[in-house]
Amino acid sequence: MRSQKPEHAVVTLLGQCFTTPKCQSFHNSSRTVQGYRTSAQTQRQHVNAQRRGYQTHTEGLNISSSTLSNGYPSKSPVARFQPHQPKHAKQQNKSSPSHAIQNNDATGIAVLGGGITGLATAHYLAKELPNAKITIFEGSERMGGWLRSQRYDVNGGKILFEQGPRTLRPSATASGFTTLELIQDLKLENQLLIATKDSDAARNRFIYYPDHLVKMPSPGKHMLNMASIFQVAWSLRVEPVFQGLVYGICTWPFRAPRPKDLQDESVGSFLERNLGGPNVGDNMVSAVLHGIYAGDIQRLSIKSLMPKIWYLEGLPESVRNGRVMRGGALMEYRDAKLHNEIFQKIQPSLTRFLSSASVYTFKDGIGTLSGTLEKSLRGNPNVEFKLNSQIKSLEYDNKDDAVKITTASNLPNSGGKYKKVISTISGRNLSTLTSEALPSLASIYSVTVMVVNLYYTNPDILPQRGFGYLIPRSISLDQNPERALGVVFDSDAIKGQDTVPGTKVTVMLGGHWWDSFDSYPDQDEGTAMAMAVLKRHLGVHDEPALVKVALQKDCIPQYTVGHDARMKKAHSELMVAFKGKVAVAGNSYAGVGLNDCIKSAREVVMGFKEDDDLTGLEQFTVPRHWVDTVPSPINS
Ligand SMILES: C=Cc1c2[nH]c(c1C)Cc1[nH]c(c(CCC(=O)O)c1C)Cc1[nH]c(c(C)c1CCC(=O)O)Cc1[nH]c(c(C)c1C=C)C2
Repeated sequence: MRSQKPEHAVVTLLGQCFTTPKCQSFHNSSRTVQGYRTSAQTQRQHVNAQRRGYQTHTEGLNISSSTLSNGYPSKSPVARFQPHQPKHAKQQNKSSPSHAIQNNDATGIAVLGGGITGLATAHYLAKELPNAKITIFEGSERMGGWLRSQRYDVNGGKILFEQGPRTLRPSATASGFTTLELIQDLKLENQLLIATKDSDAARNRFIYYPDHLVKMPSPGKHMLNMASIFQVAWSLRVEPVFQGLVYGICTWPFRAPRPKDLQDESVGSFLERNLGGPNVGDNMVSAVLHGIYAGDIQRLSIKSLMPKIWYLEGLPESVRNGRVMRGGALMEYRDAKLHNEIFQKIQPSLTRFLSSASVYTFKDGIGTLSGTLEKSLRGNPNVEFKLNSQIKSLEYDNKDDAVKITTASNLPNSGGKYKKVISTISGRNLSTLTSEALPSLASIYSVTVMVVNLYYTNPDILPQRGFGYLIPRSISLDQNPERALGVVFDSDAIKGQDTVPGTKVTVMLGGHWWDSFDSYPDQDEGTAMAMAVLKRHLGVHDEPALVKVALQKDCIPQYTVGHDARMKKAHSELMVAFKGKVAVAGNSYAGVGLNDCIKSAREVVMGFKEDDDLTGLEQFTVPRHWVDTVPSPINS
C-alpha cells in the first residue's frame, strides 16, 4: 500500500504554485483510491448538516478504479464515489412539494449579471426548469463579463489577446468536472486546446527575484532523474529566493501548536508562524497569490484560501499523523458528492484527452465559453436578455413573496417583480442595491488589475521559455516601480491560437498595490509601464507591433481574514432582507476561479430546485465537513 507523504503546509502551498485556489486534484502520481471515510471528529457536524437538510453520511463512500496523475481515470469504469446515505437524511432532503419550485410553476426568475456565472446560472435554470421564464439583467452593452478574447489583424495574420482569465485547470475536483459537464452540454469538445504537462509552459514557471528569473521546482516525471534532483537541490541552496524554506520545513514539527482561540489569520502570518520567519511568504507565496488573487498575503485569509491546510493544522497531532499515515487526500464532503455525481456523466474520451493537460482553453480563446452559452440561451424563447440594464434597487415584496427590481431606465417593464433573483454580480455591488441591509457583502472589496497585451513580430525576444513569471511582494520599488504582479509568456503558454509567428506577452499591473488609488494609469501610461517592466526584467528592447491595455476595475474579490465568518453573517442578512428569495453565486464567495464560478452557478440552481428559499451561502453556515480518500487495497 502506498502511503502519502505528510501534507506540510508549505509544500502544499507551493504545490498550488500557479494553480487554482483550493485545487484538490489528486496530484499524487498514479495513486489509487478506493474509498472515502469521514473522520470521527466530523460526525457531530453531520448531524448539524442533516438538520439543515444537507446530504451527509458517516461512512462508506467508495471510489473505484485507478486514477491518472491528475486524478482522471485511466480506464472505464470511471472512478466514482458511492455515498451511503442514512435514511433520515434522504427524507430530510425531500423538500415539501408546496415549497419546491416545480417545472410547471416556475416563472419569473431574474439573473443579475451576464458574466460567466450569470450565463451559466441561466443555462442550468433552462436545463433544470425548462418552463421557467428567465431574465438576465446585464449593466453593460455586452455579455461575458471578465472573459474577453479579442482577435486582431497583424502582419498578414491574426492573433488572439486575452484581457481577463485565459485558461482553465483540468483538476479532478468537483469544480473541474462541473466545467467539463458544461463543455459537454455546449458540445465544445472539439474546440479545446491544451498545454500539455510536459510543455515548457507547464514545466518552466518562474519567480522574479532580483535580478533574474528563478525557476520553481515543478512536480512531474522529469523530476525523477538525478540531474533534475541535483538541479533543484542546487537551486534551493544558492538562490536567495528560497532562503528559509528548507530550515522552515525541517523545524516545522517543533513549532508551537495553533493558539486555541485563533479563528482565522492571514496567509502571511500563518506561514510566519509555521516556518519561523517571513521569507517564504514574502519571497515565494506572495508571488503565487499575485498570480491568482493579485492580492496581499498579509490580508488574504488562510482559512478561506486554503481550508484544507487550516483544517489539518487544527487537528490534534496524533489524529493528523494518523491521517497522514493512512494516506489519501482530503476533500470536502459536498465536493466529493458533487464530483461523484458529475464524474459519471463525463465522456471517458474527454477525461483521457485532458489527463495530459496542465491547463486548457479553446481555439478562439476562453471567451468561447461565454459566447457559446449566450448563443445557446438566445435560442431559448424562455430566456430574455436585458443589456444596458443598470439595476437601481432590490426590494422584498411581502404581499407577493417576490422581489421587486427597479432599474435606472425610465422605460416601462425595464424592471419588474420576480419570484426568485439569483445575483451573480459582486457581493459589494449587490449590497448597494439595498438600503444597507447587507453590510457583510459590502465588506468584500476587490482589486483592480491593468492587463497589457503586447505582440512582437520577433519570435525570439524572451530569455526563457515557459509560463512566465510572478513578482513577489519583497521586490523593492526600484526593481518594480510600476508595481507589476507578473508577466505571462502567452506565445509559450498556449499554442495554436494565432496564425502568424511572433512573441505574445501579457504584463499584469496593480492589484492590491493600487488599493488606495482613486485614479489609474491611462492607456499610454500602461503601455509605457509594461514596456519598462519587460526591459528591466527581461532585457526586451524591441518595439511591439501591437499593444492593448485593459483596466479591469474591481475584477478579483479578496477573501480577507474573517471572510468565512462574514459570509455566514451575509447568509442571515440575505434571509432577513429577502426571505430567501435572493440567492448569490459567483467569484465573491467561495472561489475566484472560472471552475469555481461555474460550480457555484450549478449549485445554486440545484439547491433552488430542491427548495426555493435559499441564499447560496448555506455552505458557510455549517462547519466544513471533510472526507478522506483511502488507498485501495485492491490496486495497491
Ligand atoms: C486579470 C488577471 C487575473 C489574475 N488572476 C486571475 C485573473 C483573472 C484569476 C486567476 N489566475 C489564476 C487562477 C487560478 C487558476 C484557475 O482557477 O484558473 C485564478 C483564479 C492562475 C493564473 N494566473 C495567470 C495565469 C496565466 C493563470 C492560469 C494558468 C496557469 O496556472 O498556468 C497569470 C496571472 N494572473 C494574474 C497575474 C498577476 C498573473 C501573472 C502572471 C492576476
